[in-house]
Amino acid sequence: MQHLTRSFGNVRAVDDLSLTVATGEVFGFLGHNGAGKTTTVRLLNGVLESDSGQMTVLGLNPQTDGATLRARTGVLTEMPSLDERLTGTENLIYYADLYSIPADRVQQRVNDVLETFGLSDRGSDRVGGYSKGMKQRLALARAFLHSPELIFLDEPTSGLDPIATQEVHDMIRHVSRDEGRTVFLCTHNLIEAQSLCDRVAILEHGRIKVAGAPHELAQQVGTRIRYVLEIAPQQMDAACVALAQMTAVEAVEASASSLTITVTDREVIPDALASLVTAQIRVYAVTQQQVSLEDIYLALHGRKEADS
Ligand SMILES: Nc1ncnc2c1ncn2[C@@H]1O[C@H](COP(=O)(O)OP(=O)(O)OP(=O)(O)O)[C@@H](O)[C@H]1O
Repeated sequence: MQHLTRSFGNVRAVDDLSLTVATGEVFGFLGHNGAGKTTTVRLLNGVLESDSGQMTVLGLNPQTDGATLRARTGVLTEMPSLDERLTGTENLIYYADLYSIPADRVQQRVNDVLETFGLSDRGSDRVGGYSKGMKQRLALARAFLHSPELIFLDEPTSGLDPIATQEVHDMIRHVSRDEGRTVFLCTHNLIEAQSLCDRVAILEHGRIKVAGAPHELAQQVGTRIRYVLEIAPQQMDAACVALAQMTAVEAVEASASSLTITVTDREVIPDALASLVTAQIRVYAVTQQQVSLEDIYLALHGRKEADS
């Protein structure tokens, strides 16, 4: 995507979006309700026209090659409409026809996706009797039916219990790592994004605020970073005093055998260690605590409030 823009009336749903997603990666597209995620997915599948900007998806222009492109992409929408009066198998056969899967291959393909998504023994039951998790798995099976190279998943685990969620996560890892498919994952679930995504972009009012690997984003956002220092218990008080004198150290928390310090710049750490050594305090280990995507998301939000 290059400078992609799309408005609805006065609302700029997608605002000058530039982004590249690599083949085979799981890319997380994060953002608040109304941030522009669904609009982007619709643009990328050629079901909505952009106002300006360019996009290339699987080497095709979605605006002119939409039908060809959609035969190679799969989409799980937030509210997948399944026909509840039909069985799981019948729902899939119907879509196999829409996807123009050759008639002699339909049954095999339907059986394959039913098995992949753990529905083989329920394929002949009516969808109306499925649990929410089973419906979601059937919707996923449908999105994968025509073996798409690129799959868009909008909140794939919303409303699922922890076990069904885990199964969907395993499936996303499997199609990406083992089958080399590209996954474009729209989610509000930051823990999900952190565990699944190679890279993420955080969208706010149609604009990308930050993009990168989850572990790289902390640096970009200026999130506070915590380090745990292992120190001899009898020297804990002296260590606190030495660190409290450093203005670059924002907070110091002591426990029985470790100190946690909060900084915004990792360059503070060598100075902090130097002042501990000067105070003759013995440091046995320094470990950086992992910054979660949630920390980053909240830091972005905080920064926005501070800016306004
Ligand atoms: N067809 C439409 N007509 C008018 N406004 C629209 C239309 N589609 C989207 N919008 C507006 O564009 C903005 C972005 O909506 P979009 O659905 O892309 O957000 P989203 O990030 O997918 O939200 P959610 O997480 O709630 O699904 C919103 O302000 C929405 O009201």
